[in-house]
Amino acid sequence: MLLSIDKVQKSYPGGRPVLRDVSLTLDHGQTLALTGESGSGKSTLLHLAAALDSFDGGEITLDGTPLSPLDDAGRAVLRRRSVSLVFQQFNLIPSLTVDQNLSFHARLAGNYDPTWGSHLAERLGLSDLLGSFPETLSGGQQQRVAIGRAMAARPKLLLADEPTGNLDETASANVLDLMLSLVVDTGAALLLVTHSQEIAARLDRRVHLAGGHIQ
Ligand SMILES: Nc1ncnc2c1ncn2[C@@H]1O[C@H](COP(=O)(O)OP(=O)(O)OP(=O)(O)O)[C@@H](O)[C@H]1O
Repeated sequence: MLLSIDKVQKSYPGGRPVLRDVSLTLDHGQTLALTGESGSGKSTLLHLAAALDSFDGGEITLDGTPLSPLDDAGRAVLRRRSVSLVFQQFNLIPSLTVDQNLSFHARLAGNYDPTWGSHLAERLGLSDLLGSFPETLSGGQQQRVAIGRAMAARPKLLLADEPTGNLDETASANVLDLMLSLVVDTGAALLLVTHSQEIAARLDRRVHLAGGHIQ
C-alpha cells in the first residue's frame, strides 16, 4: 500500500472539524478521484496526504512511514522522496525559465536526471519553450510545465488539486491526457481532486467527501 489514511481527523484553529473520520487507501500505480462540494475538505485531505500539514487524530502512512510522529523536517524529507504536487494555479517560479522550473523539484530531491527531463519536455510539447519565463506562457503551457516539474522527480505519488480548473476545455483535455499517460508510464499513483464527474470517470476509482467523511 502506498498511501493509507486511517480514521483521520482535522480541524483548523478555532474552526469546526473539517475531516471527522476519513479513511482511504491507494495502491502503487492506482489512480483515484476525490470529489466533494466546495469547502468539504478535499484540499485539506490532499495536503495531509502530501505530508504538508499535521492532523489531530488517526494515522496516515505514506510509502511505509507513519506521518503522525514526524516533525516538519521529517515530513519534508518524506515528501521530497515520494510525492509531487500539481495545483490549479500552476505555482511556477516566475523568476526561473521553463527549463529551470522543470528541474527545480527534482534537483531539490537530489534525483534530477537530464535525460528524463528532456524526454518530459519533449513529451509535454515544451522543447521550444525551455528558455521562456512562465508569464509569457498560456495557462495550458504553464500547467504542462508544472506537470513536467512534478514528474521530473519521479514521484511514487502525484497529488493534483483541480489541475485543469483554470483551463479551457481544449487545454484541459490535453493536460489531463498528458498527466494520465505519464502517470501510467512511470507507475506513479495519482490522487486527483476534481469537481468534474467526466474527469473523475477516467480514473481507476472515485471517492466522495461530505460531512467530514468519505461517502
Ligand atoms: N488554513 C486554513 N485555516 C483555517 N481554515 C481553513 C484553512 N484551510 C481550509 N480551511 C477551511 O476548511 C474547510 C475545507 O477547506 P478545503 O479548502 O479543504 O475545501 P475544498 O473541498 O478543497 O474546497 P474547494 O472545492 O472550494 O477548493 C473550509 O471551511 C475552509 O474554510
